[in-house]
Formats: sequence, C-alpha cells, structure tokens
Amino acid sequence: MVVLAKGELDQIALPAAHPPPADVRTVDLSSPDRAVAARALVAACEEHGFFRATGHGVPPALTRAAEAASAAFFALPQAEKEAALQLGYGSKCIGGNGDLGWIEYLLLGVTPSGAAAASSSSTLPCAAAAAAVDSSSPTPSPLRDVLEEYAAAVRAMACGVLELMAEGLGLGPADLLARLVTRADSDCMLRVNHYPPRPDNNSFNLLTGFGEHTDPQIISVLRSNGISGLEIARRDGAWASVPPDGDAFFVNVGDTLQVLTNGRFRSVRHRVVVNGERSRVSMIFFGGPPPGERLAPLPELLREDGGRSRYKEFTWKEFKTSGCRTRLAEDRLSRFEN
Ligand SMILES: O=C(O)CCC(=O)C(=O)O
Ligand SMILES: [Fe+2]
Repeated sequence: MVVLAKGELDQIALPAAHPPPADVRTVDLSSPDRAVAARALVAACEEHGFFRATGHGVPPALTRAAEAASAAFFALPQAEKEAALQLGYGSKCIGGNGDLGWIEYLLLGVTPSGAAAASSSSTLPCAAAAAAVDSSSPTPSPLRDVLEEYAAAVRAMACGVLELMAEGLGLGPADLLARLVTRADSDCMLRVNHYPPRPDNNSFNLLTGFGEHTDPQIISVLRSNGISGLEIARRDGAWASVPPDGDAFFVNVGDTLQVLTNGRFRSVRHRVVVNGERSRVSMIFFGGPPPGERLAPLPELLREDGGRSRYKEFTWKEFKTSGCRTRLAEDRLSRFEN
C-alpha cells in the first residue's frame, strides 16, 4: 500500500494524456550474425538510448519466480513489509529530496557474491547508496535468494549487452565496458517496483508512479509484468509509451554510458505513469561502476570527435555525492560538462 498524507495526491497527479507508442528497436542478443546485432544495438543507443533485448538467455521460469515472490511480498500487511529491513523496502519517497510517487519498492545492493538491502532509498546518485548493508549473517529470506539468483542472471545478460556494444563501437578489449559492472566492488543494484492500482477515491485519472529522470549508472535492464506505464522521452522531448513485453527485457543507456561515449549514446529520460486498475511490477538491474572508477570519454571515441571531450573526468563516487542533492528530474550531468 502507498500511504499518502494530505495534499500529496495532488503532487503526484498528472494531466490526462495518451502518448503514442514508442518506436522501440529490438536487438536479438543471440543473433548468429553478431555484426548485424552490434550495429542495431549501437543505432538504438544513439537514437533513443533504449531498446528491447530478445535472445537474452535469462530463464523465463526464474523471472516468473522472482516476480511472483515479489508480488506475494507486496501483498503482505504493511507492518510486515516495513519490518523487512533486509530487503530495502520503501514506499512513495523516491530519493531523499522530496520526490513522491504512487509506488512501493525493494532495493538491494548486488555484488557478484550476493545481495543485501541497500543502505539508501535511492538508485539515484547518492554516496550512501553504494554501500550495501552488511550481509555477513543475513536473516534467511527465500525472496532475497530468488532475487539474488535473478540479479546474477540479469547481470550476465547486461555483460553480454556491454560486450556486443564494445564490438559495435570498435572498442577493445572485448570486456572494456562489461568489466565495469562485474568487479567485486562494482556498484550494482536491483530494484523491484510495485505500482498498486489507482486509489478508488481519486479524482485524478493518472498519477506519477516514478517521476521523469535519467538513470545515473552505465546501463539499466528492466522487465515488467504485462501492465503498461513506462514512458520514454523522444529526442524532441515528447513522451512515448513503451508497450509492455512479458518475454523481452528493456535496456536503458545511463548517464555514465553517455559520458563514456562522449555523448554519442543518449541517457534516456523516462518515467512511469500509473493509469490502471491492475498492479504493475517491474524489476530493474542497475549496472554501476566501482566507487573509485575514473569516468571520462573513452580515448578511442574521443579520437572520432577530434579529441574534444564534452565532459570533465569524475569518479563514480563524486558523481553520486554531487547527485545526492538533486531532485529526481534534474540533469545531473550538466555540472560535469566542459
Ligand atoms: O518501474 C519501472 O518500470 C521503471 C522505474 C525506473 O525508471 C527506475 O526504477 O529507475
Ligand atoms: Fe529509471
């Protein structure tokens, strides 16, 4: 349940609008013709910063199990959910700076060796979010176990995406990008979002589920149940709705990848609108680099741009610390532009 105080419903109400469907490109990650798939991936990242991934290798039964276990958790009484500290439960507050949504969620820091509740309520840049709560002797949790297994499978897929991307961009070695999200200290997270149906006594048709933003990490890999709500901003700024797809995953370019590619790839602005009578459940893996990683346009790509870097160098920790003070919709990269 999402418990809103007086006046908060007005803050998350949205004007009625029905954006057209987004023209989402599909990339088959298991295509026998890798060069074709790599070109399609690069074109999609340049154009929208967003694509649908098929041939992803994540077992459908694992995805279904993770989603069903999450849905069962969200159906528990509120007090039980709030007591589940090891799962990083939160509701309505997105980040620490006043952004509200019709949402409840679980947020776990994931390392190659396991998952633990994140010590912050945000996947947005915030220094504290990097540090997962100590998981050395966690309380047994079947839900966390299945989410951990799911996160490992999606991380492997994200690595496949980043390897194909490196190939498409002509970068070497093959794991130049993938290794940023596979190190023991990589700052990766799994977020499970639940958008309950619209409240009955609500005079508004549409509510903000998750307000507009870009994801700060390198890459985000999202899947949702069959309920619509995700929208992406096109280059002209207009919103377009993403038709739900129960089998495929959606991949977002994050701010960090925009920087690494010197702006060639676009960190896609997106939001979730709650418009329905049925719950939406989405699970998103965020692939972020280690805190001390120095981030700047890759030299190979700079050469193509005549050596002109659009961004100053910064570490992931610096980016998160600076982003801590921002509201959700802010352009967090602007202060790092040259
Ligand atoms: O729940 C969704 O479908 C997307 C949410 C999102 O953009 C995020 O958690 O960063
Ligand atoms: Fe996002």
